[in-house]
Amino acid sequence: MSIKLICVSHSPMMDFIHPAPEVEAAARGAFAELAQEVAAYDPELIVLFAPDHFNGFFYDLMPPFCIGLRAKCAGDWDIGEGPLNVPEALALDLVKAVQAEDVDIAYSYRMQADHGFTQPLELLAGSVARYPTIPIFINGAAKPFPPCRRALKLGEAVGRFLAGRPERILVVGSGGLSHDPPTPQFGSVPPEVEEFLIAGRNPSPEARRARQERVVENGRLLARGQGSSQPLDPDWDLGLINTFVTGDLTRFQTMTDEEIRAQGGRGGQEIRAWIAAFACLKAAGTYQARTRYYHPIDAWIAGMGMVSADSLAS
Ligand SMILES: O=C(O)CCc1cccc(O)c1O
Ligand SMILES: [Fe+2]
Repeated sequence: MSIKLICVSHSPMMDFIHPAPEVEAAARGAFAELAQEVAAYDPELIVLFAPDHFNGFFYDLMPPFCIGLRAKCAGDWDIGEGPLNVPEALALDLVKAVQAEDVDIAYSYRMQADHGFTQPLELLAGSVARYPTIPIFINGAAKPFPPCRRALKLGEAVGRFLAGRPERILVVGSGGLSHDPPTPQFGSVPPEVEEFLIAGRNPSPEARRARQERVVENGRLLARGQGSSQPLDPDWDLGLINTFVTGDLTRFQTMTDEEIRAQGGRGGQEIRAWIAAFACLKAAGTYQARTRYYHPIDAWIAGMGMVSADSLAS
């Protein structure tokens, strides 16, 4: 058994709008270096904690967490196609193990994984189905959110399950450093947008294009210091990265949504994915982590950060 971890920001805008060439090259280079390490490690299992952005999960039935027993790409932003490679029996064992640890978990035989899942798989693993992958959704977009301390609990329960497994395992956390994309918020939008937030699965190509164009336009504006997105916050991001690298996760027992929103923006709530991923790794023993990359990239509406870690447990 061995466990490694990679946590990365995502931005599905990477193929749609471009920051300065040297900035883009450095970010893509950092992803490529991590991808080389993944290929060398050749994981037998990826456990991927990620949020959704009203592509696969909606207010008609919004779970705090959900394990995909079968999953396919949601198709947003043209990232990935077809099914993920989910080891169904093992994923079901994980559901049972997490429940046995008193964490109530939703599960799905038809999960739609959006760019929160598909982008790190493409960038780190080469494709969405390259390695057996158990996708674990954590709600970070639809208020009210599960408390950060529950993301710790979820991660710990998953980590205790993984600690007993024989596979070479890669734990991945996706998203979550500061960013404030224009995702509509229930309660402050007209009825037709509420309807989308409740039941907007499988949108028409036109609706999808319009939505994505709005996000790209937001990136264009942010890069010019305009628009409605809250600025990226490197201090918040580097503080979080430092917390994860030092390995003392107690800060997340009490971290509030308001605190995250104030500095990390609306997208900052996705940090739950990193919290669960690191708690998962830590449940398997002490770990050594290092910062691989950080740069706030306005055009991509992303405090873009990457951290890797190795478990020191034998
Ligand atoms: O598709 C959307 O509505 C939001 C896309 C999006 C943009 C920038 C950073 C993100 O993390 C992100 O998810
Ligand atoms: Fe996101």
